[in-house]
Amino acid sequence: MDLAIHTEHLTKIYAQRVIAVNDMTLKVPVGSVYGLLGPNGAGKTTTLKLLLGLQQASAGEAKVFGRRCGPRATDVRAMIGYLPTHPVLPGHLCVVEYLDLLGKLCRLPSQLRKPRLTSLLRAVGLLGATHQRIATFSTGMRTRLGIAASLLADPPLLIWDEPTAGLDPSARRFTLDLIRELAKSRTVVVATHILSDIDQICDHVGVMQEGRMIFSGSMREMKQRLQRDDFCLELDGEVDAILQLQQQVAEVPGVAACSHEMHSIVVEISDRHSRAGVVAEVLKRVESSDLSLLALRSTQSDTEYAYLQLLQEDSEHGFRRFDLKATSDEHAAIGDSVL
Ligand SMILES: Nc1ncnc2c1ncn2[C@@H]1O[C@H](COP(=O)(O)OP(=O)(O)OP(=O)(O)O)[C@@H](O)[C@H]1O
Repeated sequence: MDLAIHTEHLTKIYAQRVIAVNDMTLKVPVGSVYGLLGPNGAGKTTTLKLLLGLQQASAGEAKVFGRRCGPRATDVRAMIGYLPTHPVLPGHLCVVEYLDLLGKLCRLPSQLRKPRLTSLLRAVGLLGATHQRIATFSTGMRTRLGIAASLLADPPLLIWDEPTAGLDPSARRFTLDLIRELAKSRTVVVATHILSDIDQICDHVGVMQEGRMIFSGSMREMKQRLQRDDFCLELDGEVDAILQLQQQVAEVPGVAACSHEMHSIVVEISDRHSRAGVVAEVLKRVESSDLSLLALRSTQSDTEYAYLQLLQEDSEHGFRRFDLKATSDEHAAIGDSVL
């Protein structure tokens, strides 16, 4: 398997206190769309900064397309299109001035710059705002401009940190569609908290917690390692009929528990029974009731369920990242009385 990104024992300790990235192995296959997941403070942004050479690793190493990352690795940076969570943009410039300046910094020849700027602005839907000052941009427009900037040098690897943060549904859809399109000819790494984004665009996923990679593999592997054991029926009809159906479903062999909320029934399947068999039996009961079935769905998305399970299992192992030294402020905050 050819790897676009490969880290081994990658570690970052900030100010000799916070272990932001802890002995991390990350393998991102060439051509994949890799989702980097993790709760706030898990170490995602730090990992991306280490790849870009914006931070120096405390230990271990990271390689991008076989080349070692680090603050002096300009060859590595040239292969990466980076979109930070909230891009800092020069408000006094207009779009075309900004992108042209970046193009010059990337040493794009002038005969290439103009057509590339035009096609990029068209791709991100900013052609109509070419001469608008960046200071007047909305969040969605700033993200689009950040995306255009990350694509300017046509890099083979895109690293986008929370690209859909703060976007409205249509801007989010636009960004996800764009990632899908770009991924046809590039490797894409997306750090996010939004699990449905991962579901829609990623084929590989890594889950970080407390600086460590607690799962890395294909989306299929992530979902397969956790067998779902519940589903939800959304129903239309009288509440009495729903309660009656709930009682009938609770008696179906293989149903471990059955609860009802408003117009839905949640069914939990016991371990030893076939999911398909239980669902079929439950649907027969619905068919013979006075209710109509509006939807049959999992109680959470499979990815969300798998993700939350991974975090929970990891927490149960008892490891916690800790500060190596408590500061005098922390001592003061705790106070002497409790020590
Ligand atoms: N420059 C820094 N100096 C000191 N500590 C830092 C610095 N940057 C990040 N940290 C700490 O490192 C840990 C990991 O932060 P990081 O921003 O990498 O996490 P994240 O997963 O990207 O979080 P989020 O999803 O909230 O953006 C956190 O405890 C954070 O407070």
